[in-house]
Amino acid sequence: MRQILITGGTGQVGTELAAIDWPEDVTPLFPGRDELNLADPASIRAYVGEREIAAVINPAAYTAVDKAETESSSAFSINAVGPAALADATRERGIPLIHVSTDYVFDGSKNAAYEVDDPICPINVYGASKAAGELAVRTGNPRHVILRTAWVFSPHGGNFVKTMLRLSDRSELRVVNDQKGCPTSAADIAATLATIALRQLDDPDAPCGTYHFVNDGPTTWFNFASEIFRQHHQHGAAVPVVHPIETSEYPTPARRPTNSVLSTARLQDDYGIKPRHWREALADTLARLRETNSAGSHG
Ligand SMILES: NC(=O)C1=CN([C@@H]2O[C@H](COP(=O)(O)OP(=O)(O)OC[C@H]3O[C@@H](n4cnc5c(N)ncnc54)[C@H](OP(=O)(O)O)[C@@H]3O)[C@@H](O)[C@H]2O)C=CC1
Ligand SMILES: Cc1cn([C@H]2C[C@H](O)[C@@H](COP(=O)(O)OP(=O)(O)O[C@H]3O[C@@H](C)C(=O)[C@@H](O)[C@H]3O)O2)c(=O)[nH]c1=O
Repeated sequence: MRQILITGGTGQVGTELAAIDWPEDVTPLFPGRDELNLADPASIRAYVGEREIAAVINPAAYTAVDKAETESSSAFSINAVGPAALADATRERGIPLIHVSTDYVFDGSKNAAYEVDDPICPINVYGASKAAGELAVRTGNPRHVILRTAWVFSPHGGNFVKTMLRLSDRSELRVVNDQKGCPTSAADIAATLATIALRQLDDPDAPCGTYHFVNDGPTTWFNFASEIFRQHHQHGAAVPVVHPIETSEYPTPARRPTNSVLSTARLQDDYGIKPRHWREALADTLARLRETNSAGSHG
């Protein structure tokens, strides 16, 4: 029996990792924050030290982008100090650490998709804390995979899709159309993390390093919102009119990159993973949300 420690089991990606059909000889462990707190390195050492663990997947993070601007110490302890302790604990045991990072490590000034080796230069506290986490993992355990992803949506937790649905009773909405990126399904990220983890378990020489995984089809938040409402309307819902605006018209505490489109070429080359289009993944997520709502209304 091989045990995989998975952090953040209550989050968007963690919930989808719990739904994976793991092979019979693999047991995923999902400690809660009370058992393994990323802000408390001693709890990480204790948890890993007391068990036979064959690999670690770390999707847990401080993800409140705007709040991070005023809570940088929490953001850094969860997103950088915790991953550093995980890197030490996994290196000491010679096991792989698969760590999740973000498109917000880039400053957004590139006029093309970001490749994995492009220089990072975060423009907000959350991005800086995730960049520090990447560095800690990269230097702390040579047997690491850092998987950057972006614009995550799922039926669980907080995300842009659920925000748009919550606001769908408005007659009009204004959404920024000058920030480009790649909406990505948490279920597809979880499937990718599972593929990587199982390869790492089976093969000590499996490829390591930094990778990007996002759903296919770069877009803007405005176009993403428009497609969410187009699909929602197809199922009979009334939806708002969405107006494209510029970032300057929607002030937020944290700056966000103008372009954070990620190239997945290296992941396709090394792991043979080819992402599907985000529109298809969105349709699955909206269908799952409808199922949950109708189960709730009949229950
Ligand atoms: N959301 C997004 O749009 C994007 C996310 N990412 C990255 O993907 C990963 C997964 O994101 P997502 O699933 O959306 O995250 P969520 O915000 O949905 O979940 C975060 C998880 O981390 C856990 N957590 C937070 N603080 C601690 C702590 N101190 N100790 C232990 N666990 C903690 C939370 O537990 P609890 O329930 O106790 O709070 C929760 O399970 C993260 O690394 C994030 O940086 C990358 C790009 C985009
Ligand atoms: C609700 C709303 C948001 N917006 C804009 C604000 C912002 O520029 C953009 C997205 O807003 P959100 O706050 O939902 O998303 P944000 O918190 O920026 O999402 C990020 O989360 C972290 C964790 C990541 O790692 C990133 O990849 C990214 O997914 O949409 C509007 O223009 N109109 C609106 O009505």
